[in-house]
Amino acid sequence: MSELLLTAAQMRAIEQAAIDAGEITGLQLMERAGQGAVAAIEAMWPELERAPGRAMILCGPGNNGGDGFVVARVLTGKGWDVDAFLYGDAGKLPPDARTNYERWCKIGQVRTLPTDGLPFKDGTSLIIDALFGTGLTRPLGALGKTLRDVCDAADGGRGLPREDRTPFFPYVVALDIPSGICADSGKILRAAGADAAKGSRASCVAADLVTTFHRPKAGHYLADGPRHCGTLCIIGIGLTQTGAWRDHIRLIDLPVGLSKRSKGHKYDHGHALILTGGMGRTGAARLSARAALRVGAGLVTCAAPGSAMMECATQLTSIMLRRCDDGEALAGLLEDERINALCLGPGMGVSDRTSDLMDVALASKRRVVLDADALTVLAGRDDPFAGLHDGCVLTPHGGEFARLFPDISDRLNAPATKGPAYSKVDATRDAAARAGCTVLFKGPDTVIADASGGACINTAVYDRAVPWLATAGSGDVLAGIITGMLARGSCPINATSSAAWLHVEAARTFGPGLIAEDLPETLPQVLQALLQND
Ligand SMILES: NC(=O)C1=CN([C@@H]2O[C@H](COP(=O)(O)OP(=O)(O)OC[C@H]3O[C@@H](n4cnc5c(N)ncnc54)[C@H](O)[C@@H]3O)[C@@H](O)[C@H]2O)[C@@H](O)CC1
Ligand SMILES: Nc1ncnc2c1ncn2[C@@H]1O[C@H](COP(=O)(O)OP(=O)(O)O)[C@@H](O)[C@H]1O
Ligand SMILES: [K+]
Repeated sequence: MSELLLTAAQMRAIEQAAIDAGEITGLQLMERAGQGAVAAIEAMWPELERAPGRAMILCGPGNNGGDGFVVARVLTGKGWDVDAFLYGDAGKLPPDARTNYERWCKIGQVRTLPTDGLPFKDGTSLIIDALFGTGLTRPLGALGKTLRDVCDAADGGRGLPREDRTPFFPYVVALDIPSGICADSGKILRAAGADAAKGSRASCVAADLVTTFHRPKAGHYLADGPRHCGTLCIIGIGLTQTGAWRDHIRLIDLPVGLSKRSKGHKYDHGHALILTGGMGRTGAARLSARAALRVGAGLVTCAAPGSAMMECATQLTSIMLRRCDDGEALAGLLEDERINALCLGPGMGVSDRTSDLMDVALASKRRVVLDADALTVLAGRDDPFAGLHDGCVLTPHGGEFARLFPDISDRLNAPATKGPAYSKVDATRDAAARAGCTVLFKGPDTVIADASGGACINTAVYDRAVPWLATAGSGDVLAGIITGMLARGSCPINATSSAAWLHVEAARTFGPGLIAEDLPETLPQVLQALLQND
């Protein structure tokens, strides 16, 4: 199950299709966007509804600015004092924005937005950022000082975390997306050569609330997007279509393929084989194995070299153990055709043994998760992707991704100077196409893509933020959950996206203080909650 995320181009196409079909006009869409934004503001801060104050509305040269003029009119109707500013030339506003500009001009003044700072009036309790939305194509360098004032006003220039602010400082509400953030990539657009660290607060708006329209955009969940959005609120504006693009991006909001067949034998739920490293290095693989078993693989076996057999034997109970020194031994184990999913990498070491085992695992055409050291071994090969097939899953973090796909990583990490910018979704799709298999690119914005172009984001931001998941061994658990899901019969993209969701959900359920061992032990609680809601 999942929610669709849109790119700017997809949103424009949906809007245009609805207008062309005569279902709605652009003006109606804009009116609903502005009205919806005000309703969201009142729902978020009821004190503003009870005691209207002074609002600054910063309108830009496109339809985002048009939304801003609707908000100006609606707030005035509710008793607010509104100071409206326009960045750009009123004569060049697109038609619907122009209409709303003219409607506003019958009510109040419009001043040119200064670029050297905001002229605050006492008692301003709300700033509306309607400068740029999905149409942002260039950096906002020219607005630098004014943008900095918006950010500073929001927290009194003290850089306070949002929750520590006093009510004295105005709330900042961005319409659609904070201006300066690319709606497709979530990256802040910056002029070439701009200092990223120094420039960040002057290159885009940081908002307390973002009201986006129809569907969230990918940029609300990727890169710099989430930490500039505060709370994200999605407003229906009467569009019903979602489009039929093959390149849709999904936001994972529930796992699939979790119910067990009631009459099934344990072998009907798959047999996962987890390769371990040598003595003193088996903990990572044992974490993976425990996670594979907890997520419902019927059987899980650890395959360890002779040196590590005793260590594993003293630690494993429900997980079986086999000796596996080299590729030949693995080939022997794989004569058991019931073994249907393998995991290589966690704690294995960057070694010839890992390389041999990987060759045998890939040649078996079983479903294979390659994580950690296996990815490093792969990256060291002349042709890293030669033996991969569509049953494989690669699970790199940023460093591993850069070693495996250096050119793609460079492109992703290059400063974003124009929009739409190359995104983590683009990068993961390109990596999956090159590798010919499923790729999970880790982070708070984990992106999963397969070779056919399907892509989804597993988010760990907003109300799913789990910074405590960045703990040693948590990636090993994720590899194990994926392997368990593959053993149970899920296809690679479903296994990987469901596993990523369960991984974050287990971390949310456990809470701060989590260590990697807690993740598999929390999975039953997560699974039970899912079954109850079924
Ligand atoms: N697509 C839809 O269905 C709807 C869109 N609406 C609003 O319309 C917005 C999109 O409108 P637009 O496509 O007009 O785009 P924007 O309002 O984001 O602005 C784009 C305009 O600014 C220019 N521009 C881009 N970057 C610039 C920069 N750095 N400096 C100066 N000018 C720059 C562009 O050339 C273009 O003229 C959405 O974000 C949303 O707020 C809403 O009215 C509701 C419906
Ligand atoms: N800030 C964060 N919020 C949520 N999840 C995170 C964050 N940082 C990392 N993660 C997740 O934690 C896991 C870490 O995996 P990895 O980097 O392989 O670590 P390890 O090798 O220690 O297991 C990944 O699933 C990643 O997506
Ligand atoms: K905006």
